[in-house]
Amino acid sequence: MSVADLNTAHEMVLDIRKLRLETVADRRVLIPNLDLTIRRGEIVGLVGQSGSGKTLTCFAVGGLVPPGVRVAGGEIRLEGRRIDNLTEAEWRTVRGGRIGMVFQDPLSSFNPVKTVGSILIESARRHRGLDKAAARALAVETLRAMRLPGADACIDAFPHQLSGGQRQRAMIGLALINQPALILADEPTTALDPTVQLQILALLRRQAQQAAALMITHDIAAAGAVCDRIAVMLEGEIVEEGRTAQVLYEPRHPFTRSLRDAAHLGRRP
Ligand SMILES: Nc1ncnc2c1ncn2[C@@H]1O[C@H](COP(=O)(O)OP(=O)(O)OP(=O)(O)O)[C@@H](O)[C@H]1O
Repeated sequence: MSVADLNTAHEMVLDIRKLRLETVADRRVLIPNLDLTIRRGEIVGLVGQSGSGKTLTCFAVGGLVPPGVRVAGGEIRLEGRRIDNLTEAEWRTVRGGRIGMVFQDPLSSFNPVKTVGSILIESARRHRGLDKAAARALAVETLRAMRLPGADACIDAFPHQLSGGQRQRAMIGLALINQPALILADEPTTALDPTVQLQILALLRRQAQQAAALMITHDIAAAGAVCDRIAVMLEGEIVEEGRTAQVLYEPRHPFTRSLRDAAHLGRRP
C-alpha cells in the first residue's frame, strides 16, 4: 500500500463530538454526550436495544431529527464540514448527495406512484446535473452494480412490483447513485428473509469500500457479519466501542456480553 493509499484509507468522513439530544418540551436528555468517528472504507455498527437512541443518532447525522427533539449541543462534521447547523435547503443538497440513506422498509420510503427508475433518475439529475438519458444510463448501471436481477426491467417497475430483497437492492442503489461519502443504513435487513439478509449485508460491505457507513441494528450478529467496528448503545450512551472481533469475543461491558450471548455467535473464527 502506498503512502497516498494509506492517507485515503485513514480519511475522516464522519466526526460526531459531544452530541446531545433533548426533548423540546421538557428538555429530557435522550442522548447526553455521544462521540463517534468513521473513516473512509469503514463500516461502523451501532447496536443496542429498542429505545437506546440508535435511530435518533442516525437521524441527527442525516439532518432528520424529528419534531419534539432538538440537537442541544455538540458538533457533527462530514468530511470536515459542520452539518449539525445546516438549513433545510442545504440539507437537500447533502442528503442524497454526500449522504446516502437506506431504511428498513423501502416500500414505505419509496414514492409508490413513481417507478424505481424515475426515483433514481430524479436523484442523479438533481445532484449531478445529468440530462435524462445520461441519468437513465447511470440508473441502469447502478442497479446492475447492486446485482439486481433483471435490472433493465426493474427500472420501469413500481416499488410494490419488486420483492423485498429487490427493493432493498434498489434502495441501496438510490443511496449510492451519487457516490456519497457516507451511507446511513437503519436496520437495512430487519424486514428481509435470513438468506436475503446475508446477500444485502454482503452488498453493503462491498459498496461501503468507497465510502464510509453507519449501520444501525439491534442484531449484533448482523453487525458482526459486516462491520469493522461496533459501538454498543445503552440508554443514550455508547457503553462500549471497538474492533468487531474484540466487541464480539472479548466484550468488556456486561450489556455487550448479554447481547452477544443472546445472539449465539459460536466460537471465534
Ligand atoms: N420525537 C420524539 N420525541 C420524544 N422522544 C423521542 C422521539 N423520538 C424518539 N424519542 C425517544 O428517544 C429515545 C431513543 O429512541 P430511538 O428511536 O433513537 O431508539 P432506537 O435505539 O433506535 O430504538 P428502535 O430500535 O426501537 O428504533 C427513546 O426513549 C424514545 O422514546
